[in-house]
Amino acid sequence: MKTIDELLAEGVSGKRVFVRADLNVPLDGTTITDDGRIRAVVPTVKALADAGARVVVASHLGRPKGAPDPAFSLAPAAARLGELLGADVAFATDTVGDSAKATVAGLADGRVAVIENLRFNAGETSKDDAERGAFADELAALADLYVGDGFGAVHRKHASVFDLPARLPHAAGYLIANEVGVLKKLTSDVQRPYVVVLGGAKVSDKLGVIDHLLEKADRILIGGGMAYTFLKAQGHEVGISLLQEDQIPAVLDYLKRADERGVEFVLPVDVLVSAEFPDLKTKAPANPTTVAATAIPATEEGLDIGPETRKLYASKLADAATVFWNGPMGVFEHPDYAEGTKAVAQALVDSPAFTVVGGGDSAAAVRILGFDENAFGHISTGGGASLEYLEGKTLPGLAALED
Ligand SMILES: Nc1ncnc2c1ncn2[C@@H]1O[C@H](COP(=O)(O)OP(=O)(O)O)[C@@H](O)[C@H]1O
Ligand SMILES: O=C(OP(=O)(O)O)[C@H](O)COP(=O)(O)O
Repeated sequence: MKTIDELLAEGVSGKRVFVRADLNVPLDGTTITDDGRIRAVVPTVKALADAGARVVVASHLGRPKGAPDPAFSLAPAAARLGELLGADVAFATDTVGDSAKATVAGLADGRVAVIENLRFNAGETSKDDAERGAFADELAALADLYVGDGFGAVHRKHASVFDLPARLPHAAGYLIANEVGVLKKLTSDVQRPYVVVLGGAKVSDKLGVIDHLLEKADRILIGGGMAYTFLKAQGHEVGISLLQEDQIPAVLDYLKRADERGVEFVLPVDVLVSAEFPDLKTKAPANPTTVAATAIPATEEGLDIGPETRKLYASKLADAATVFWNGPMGVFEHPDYAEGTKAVAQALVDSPAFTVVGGGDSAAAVRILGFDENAFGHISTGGGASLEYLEGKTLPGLAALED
């Protein structure tokens, strides 16, 4: 994989360099609640700009449906990037249209622009190679060189991640090099006990990784929205909690294999439930009730692990030598559902283990909840990406940078 330093040594002055970043930051309206992913790409953008490149930064944000949607605009992220760089950052109000073309054409050497959300275009995420390729052609027209630095999205076979680097001379940015360097340590001589904590909301995306973790981990703790498919598979009522019904046979197989292989599988024993999802804007009191995980009322949903589970999970993390954690334990964005995530973060801070926290929201959670980033071994900008990397899968966004 060519490094950005090699690219810089070849000379980038006056060249248009497309930087595929992951600026998929949590937003409250247009306010960025955690800018970790923007800070993470600054070294790459700054190095290119300082070397006289005309830097075109691109990213997705959220999951818009292939058409412009103001709720998912990258404008706040572009403004924040400008603040972090201490320089004006131009913003194109479309991705490959007139605004993008004019903005890039107007860039002086050493200046930076951000183009609008890549996922406002159906071609970005299309499963059809030709449709993705056509969009990649339009993106390629905006640049002379490509730098991949959106680690959080390298597991996506998307136009800007996979197809575009095939069309331009390319290199890996500093963030990708750093992430891969650290995660590599967890694929070879991992210190045991190796405990993996999984939670969050992208349940269908991430359940499959357990298949692989059963071969690697000594103990797996399940929380967040991930827990309810397991509880349902065990025959319990989960009310209106997040549920991946079609995965129940797979989940039963995981539980059986964990038993056979001596992998300890730990599920919540109690949860906080409510009939309503909390208001994350007003943060009005949610007044949840605590129930046994086996006794969730039919009209309520589980939104955090309960106090007994917090203690249980802390004890299951206390003797770990290595911990990988992806996915908040509850809807931590609301204070009434943040205690589970706080308890797991605190257990990692208290542990002498090598601890890795991965995922846009997980990383944001530890910072928003007031933990010191330096108290963790590594905070990865990618959740799904790091899980798939640990699985040993070929990641489209890394493979595309290799040849
Ligand atoms: N029980 C739950 N029900 C619904 N959403 C949940 C639950 N627990 C956690 N979440 C949500 O999961 C989201 C993060 O999930 P995910 O994107 O998978 O994590 P990451 O970005 O760290 O990889 C958070 O916004 C949080 O509110
Ligand atoms: O937030 C992300 O992934 P993560 O939640 O697994 O960390 C990445 O920006 C990828 O986003 P996607 O899961 O919508 O493709």
